[in-house]
Amino acid sequence: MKEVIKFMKRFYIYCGKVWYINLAGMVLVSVLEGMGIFLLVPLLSVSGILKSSGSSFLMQYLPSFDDYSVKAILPIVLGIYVLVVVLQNIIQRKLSIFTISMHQGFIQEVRIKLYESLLYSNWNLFITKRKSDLINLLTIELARVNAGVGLFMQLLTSLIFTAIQIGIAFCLSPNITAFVLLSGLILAFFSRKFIKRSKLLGNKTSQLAQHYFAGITDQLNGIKDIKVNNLETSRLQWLTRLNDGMVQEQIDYARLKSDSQLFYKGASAILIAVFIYLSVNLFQGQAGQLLIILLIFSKLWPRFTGIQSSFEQLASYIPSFVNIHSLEEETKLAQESEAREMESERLELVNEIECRDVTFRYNQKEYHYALEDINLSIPANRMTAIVGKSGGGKSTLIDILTGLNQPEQGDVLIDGHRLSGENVKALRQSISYVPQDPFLFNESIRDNLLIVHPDASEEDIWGALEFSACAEFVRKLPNGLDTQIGDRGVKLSGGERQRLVLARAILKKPSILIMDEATSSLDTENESKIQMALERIKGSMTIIVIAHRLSTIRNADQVVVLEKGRIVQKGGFKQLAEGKGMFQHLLSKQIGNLS
Ligand SMILES: Nc1ncnc2c1ncn2[C@@H]1O[C@H](COP(=O)(O)OP(=O)(O)OP(=O)(O)O)[C@@H](O)[C@H]1O
Repeated sequence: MKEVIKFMKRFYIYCGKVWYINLAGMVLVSVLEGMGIFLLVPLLSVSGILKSSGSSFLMQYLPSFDDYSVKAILPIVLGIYVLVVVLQNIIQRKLSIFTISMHQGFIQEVRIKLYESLLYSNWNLFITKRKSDLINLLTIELARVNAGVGLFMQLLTSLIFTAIQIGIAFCLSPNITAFVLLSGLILAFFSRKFIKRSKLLGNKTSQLAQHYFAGITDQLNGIKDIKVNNLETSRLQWLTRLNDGMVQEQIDYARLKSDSQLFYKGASAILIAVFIYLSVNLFQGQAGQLLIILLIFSKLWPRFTGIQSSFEQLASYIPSFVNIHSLEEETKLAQESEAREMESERLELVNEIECRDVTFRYNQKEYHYALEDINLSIPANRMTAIVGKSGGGKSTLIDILTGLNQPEQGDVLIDGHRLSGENVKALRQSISYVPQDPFLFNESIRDNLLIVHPDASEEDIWGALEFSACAEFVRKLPNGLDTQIGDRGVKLSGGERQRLVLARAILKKPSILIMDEATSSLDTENESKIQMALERIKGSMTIIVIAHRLSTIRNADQVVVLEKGRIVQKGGFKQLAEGKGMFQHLLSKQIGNLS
């Protein structure tokens, strides 16, 4: 419950004074609802039932309705009753809209802050957490927290209503109310086990949702593999197994709910029977007194059971509160830069990017280093190629150069200044990165391009498309730049996607262009077009290229060969190609494969 209380404190801070207005409204509605009971008393009195009992504490303070004609009083009392009920419902309506807007405003704030915090978290958080878990947290778990906050508000209202109704019931009959109250407390004590069970089930719900989300996300991402490799049956079996768990969980929930209802309803019947028996046989109770017993029971007992079942449901949401809170804490600790709100200037590279004794490993508990003793200078406005066998550390080196990952030892220096949280944003303003797996949004080509440069002119856009050998195919599309390209650009070929992402990178007019296997899906014709384009821009920006296909980097000013996280060779393309070593070995293998 600690986490729920923490959230409600934040809700209270978010609402400010409005919280008290809401509370006052709730009290008013409760009083008006309670007046319904009050009005029943004169009604009963008019009908002559209550007077005969003479047991009510309240009756001492009520005028004697015997003095009035029943016919004259009844319409007045009924009129007041209707008025009170209508007024109560009008206020209730306003209050619920008001509460919902406060509640939703708060949840929006939680959602936006959490997502913002996530977006500004460091890269390490994303490589250590499953994306599907993050999506699950931001959707399903947050929705459960949303429901939990709403439930807490309802619970609070219910508690206020109940407290006021207890007060009113006390006026009607202190003894009976005390008895009902005591019974309620005793039952609440014994029904703690339902709350515990509910929390355990809530944990199970969160876990099942996490597994379901992770599995479905993975499978839909890999649907092509599944279909081509005939894996449908095994995937369906996976879902059937998980589904069995989900069905069982729902049955367990239903069982828990009906157990607790049985407990409360059974207890209520026993209590009423015992009380009426005692009242009739021992205290010679009258009809009026019996009616009050039933009235108080019928008003208070459903409140108690309602509160109990709200507590149970709230307990099932606790794991979601805990999960959201821990993600908030994790992202808080993983913030990349403290100065994230500040719009930073572009950092133009003048001389060089330097790696000084850089060492890095993904897991501090393991001995395996992804990069070791990297000493490297990447001169500004030159083209540097990074090559090597798979797993050599090329992409890791790029992540270090862009500040996504921080060296465990050593430094990255940008024109002599250490790369840190303070200047990383400025550096990235001037970087365009084209990854191995190009990412495009499910929007139009134009929208995908403008995302990096919203004010780009038509001329700029077509210039970038020409550069990346895209202009021709875009012109041929029926809607040209406004063609929708589908999920992750599925309506385009792999090569078209790569070229489009390259166009986007160029549109940003970067000072540093990083291409990580960015031309691997291109045919020789398009590849040579891009090579020629790169040749034209050489000298105006710093280009860093990772390439397996060594023909791509023929024009590089510097080639760096990485193996098992270490630089094993460094020099000009020609120099390395003619010498003996890893590069020559890789080159000869590729030429061998071609011939
Ligand atoms: N997120 C990660 N968590 C743990 N280890 C990782 C992670 N990413 C990469 N590695 C490890 O770091 C080493 C270097 O990987 P990296 O991706 O940098 O190689 P690469 O040269 O880019 O390979 P490729 O050419 O296949 O893309 C590898 O041993 C790899 O297993």
